[in-house]
Order: sequence, then C-alpha cells, then structure tokens
Amino acid sequence: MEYTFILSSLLNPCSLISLILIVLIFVFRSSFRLNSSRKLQLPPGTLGLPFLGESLQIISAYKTENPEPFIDERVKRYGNVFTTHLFGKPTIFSTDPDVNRYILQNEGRLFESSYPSSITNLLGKHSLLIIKGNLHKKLHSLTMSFANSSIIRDHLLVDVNRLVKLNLNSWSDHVLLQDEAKKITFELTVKQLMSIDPGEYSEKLRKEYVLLIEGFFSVPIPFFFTTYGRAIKARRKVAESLLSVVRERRKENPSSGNGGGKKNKDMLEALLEEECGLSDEEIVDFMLALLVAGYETTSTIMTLVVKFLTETPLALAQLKEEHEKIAAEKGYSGSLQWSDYKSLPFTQCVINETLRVANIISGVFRKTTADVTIKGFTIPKGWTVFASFRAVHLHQDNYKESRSFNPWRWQDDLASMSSIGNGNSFTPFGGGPRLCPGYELSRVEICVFLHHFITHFSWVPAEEDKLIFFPTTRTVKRYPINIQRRNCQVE
Ligand code: HEM
Repeated sequence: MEYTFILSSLLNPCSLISLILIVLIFVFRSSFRLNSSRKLQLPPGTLGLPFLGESLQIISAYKTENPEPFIDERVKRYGNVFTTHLFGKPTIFSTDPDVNRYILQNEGRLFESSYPSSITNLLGKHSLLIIKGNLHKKLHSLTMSFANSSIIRDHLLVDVNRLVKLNLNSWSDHVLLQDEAKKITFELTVKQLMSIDPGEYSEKLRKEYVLLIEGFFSVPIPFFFTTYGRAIKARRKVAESLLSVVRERRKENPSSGNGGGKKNKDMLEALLEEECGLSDEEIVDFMLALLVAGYETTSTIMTLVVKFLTETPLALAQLKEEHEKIAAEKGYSGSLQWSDYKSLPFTQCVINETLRVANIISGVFRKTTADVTIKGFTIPKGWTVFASFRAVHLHQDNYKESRSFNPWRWQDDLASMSSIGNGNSFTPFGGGPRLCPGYELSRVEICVFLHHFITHFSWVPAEEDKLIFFPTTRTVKRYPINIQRRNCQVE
C-alpha cells in the first residue's frame, strides 16, 4: 500500500509535494518534541514553516527601510526572549539587554561563536572570529594592544590623516560615498597590517578582496560561475598575496618568533614576533579577519553619518561649527591630532547615535555548549541564540523616541561613558571576550574622515537613496553625492 502511494507520488507531482511536506512536518515536529520530552522550558515562540522557519519573514523585513515590525510583533506576542527558527536552525532570539550581556560575557563557557561552514571556508579556520580557547585569548589581546589609544595616538593617527586626505583629494565632483569610504578603510587596514601604502599591490588585492566579501552575502553554491564560487577563488588569491608578504618579512627578519618586547612597526611584525610561533597559514587567516572585520563596518558608518547629518541640518550645523573651529586654527591645512579628537564632544554624540540607529552588526549568533537556564527558560545544549543589539538599541524602554536620529540624547551621558558603549543597552561593538578590538580605531577613523570632509567640502545627495539591512546594512544606491570643494586642497 505504502509502496503504491510512493510510486504514484513519483508520477503525480502534487502528491509528491504533499509527501515531502508530510515528511518535513514529521521530522520538524519530532525534533521539537525531543526537547519537550526532556522537559526543557523553552521561551515561547514559533518555529514557523518546516526547515524554512521564519527566515523568509526576517529577510523580507530586513530588506526594507523599516525591519522593526519583525521583532516588535514577536516581542508583543511572546516577550523579550522568544523562540524562532532562522537560517536552518531553531534559534532563541533575545531582545533583552541583560540576557544579551549574559550571552556575551559567557562566551567560551556556556556559549561559543558559531558560523556555517560556508563562512568558515571564506574566513579560514584560524580566523580570530572562529578560533576558541587560549589561542583566541592570546590573539584577541594582541589585537587589542595593537589598536589601543596610545598606539593610535602615537603611531596610527598620522597615517589615518594622510590616507584620508589622499583619498579626498582624488575625488571627482560626483562620488558614490559608500564605495569611496570602503576604499579608505581598506587602504587604512592594509597600511596598519603590513605598512604598505596605496599602490599597485593594494589595488590588486582590493579587487580580489571585493569578490571575496561578496561571497559572505551569497547563496553558498561553490560553482565557478556563482558569486560564492568566485569568492572562494578570490579568497585563494588574497591568501596567496598576503602569504608572499609574510614570507618576505620572515626573510628580512629571521629572528621572528622570539617575543622581543620592542615596539612593533605593524600588526604583521607583532604576529611574527609572537612567542608561540604562529604558522604562515595562521598569520594569513588572522590578517584576513582584520581586513574583513574593519572594512564594511567602519566604511558603512562613515557613509551613514553623512546621510543622517544631511537629513538633520541642525546636527550638521553644530558638527560643522565644532570642526571649523579646529580647522580654522590650523589654517585648514593640518591634521586632526589626538588632543583635537578628544575635544569633539558633539562628534562623539553623532557617532554614537549613528552606531545606535544603523546597527551595522545587528546582533551576534552563538551556540550553547550546555543547557543554559536564564530568566526561567532553559536553552538546550547545541541550540543557536541570537543576541539582538538592534532590538535593544531601538526599544523605547532603553531610549526615548528610540526610532529617531537624535545625537543630542548623548550629551549628558558622554562624560560617563567609554568608547565601547555604556552598560547593557548600548553594545555596537559587542562585549565580553569577543569585544571588538577595533572599537577605538574605528571611531578615530570616522572622526578624521568627518573632519576633513566637512571642513573641505559641501555636498548634496545626487539621488534619493534608501537604507536597508539585508544582507548587510547598506544604502541601495551606495549613496551618490555631488560635492563642491571649499578651502582648496585637503592639505
Ligand atoms: C564601526 C565599526 C565597527 C563595528 C560596529 C564593529 C563591531 C564589532 C562587533 C559587534 C564585534 C563582535 C562580534 C562577536 O561578538 O561575535 C566585532 C568583532 C571584531 N572586530 Fe569589530 N567593529 C568595527 C570596526 C572594527 C575595526 C576597525 C577592526 C579592526 C581592528 C575590527 C576588528 C574586529 C575583530 C578582529 C573582531 C573579532 C573579535 C573576536 O572574535 O575575538 N572591528 N566587531
């Protein structure tokens, strides 16, 4: 009887689809029952459709300018922490600042970062974003010490100023701001990593790198003609290119791996000096992680600061005043010094507000390494959790009129807050053992960019553009603007 049904299903497409659906529902239901049978109190919610879960709903929401209803509706129905099913996995979605903090702080104990293999293939298995345990601790603290305030002040700031000015001077009177900002952040990272100035090497590397980045946001089908397939190939080329620099440096400095204790000239030298003796492959994956982590994030904030300011003329006027004062003192031809950076309170408010509203990293995925009980719920071992920063940043309990861009809201808090964020309700750079090591550097880069841009150009949007949030936070048309130079060249 069953055979007859299956056979006729094969001949009849409608029945075949019904059969597949029945099997899917059965598998899906049994996996859900498995948890109930272990008497685990999951947060309320729905797993949505078999296999697809609620992925299509979240994707279609994040592809619009206003993705908030996806979260708002579920929070209203189920509360701040709810169960859903995203990108192939049952997921606990947290919009609760305390739960998010708990997830971030317990990285390596109850939770661990987890990426699909399609992403790991692009990042490399030794990437800082992926490695765990002691090696992660060591390399994370190495990165933090390389991008700390005194290193930025004494070493990196000179090049940030120089490369930002170089780029601004090369602009025509019509630019796609998002692309230009990406070029700036890429060149800055290459310089900070390997002391290589913009030129033939960095341009060639950038072309491959752009293909690699596209792979992160594509369907992971590894054929040579697909975006993902091209990204895999580009990854190989980028790795080879970085490897050649690593090998050259090893030749120049054969004593690498001895610790040393002296000040390193760049990140690569610090890696080569690392006492545990990193392999070439580990160093290449590490450099690639820094290129990936700082590129899209910082450049998008640079673009969106300009977009939000353009839409908020009062804020733009106040910011201009702050920067004009410093620029005028220098005759419009100096660099932004560390002391200047520290004396721009309204600029810090504008950067905070852009980070809060734009949410470049809308949250982080983690996997539980044990059953975790929190706020009366139990999340089973091996489940995915998503700590949503976006939901916290845009909730009215945490920010009054939370959905509007209002840089003045930060004015009273600024003195008491650090560059990382404040408390549990502002975490654009994450937290805990995986706190973004670039949190200060990115703020400095954005600030230097704003300083030279605002004091040397006026601009108008060339077309209407809109902000969307899937597959990443970006403006659809890459924010085209027409610019006019004021105060001559950026010297
Ligand atoms: C506006 C700019 C930036 C934002 C919003 C941002 C945000 C974040 C966030 C939220 C995380 C935590 C990820 C997690 O917990 O899984 C992170 C990690 C990281 N960021 Fe950033 N980031 C920015 C710029 C940078 C820059 C300029 C660098 C370069 C030094 C950088 C390097 C990294 C690295 C290497 C990690 C991984 C840390 C680890 O897993 O141990 N980021 N970033």
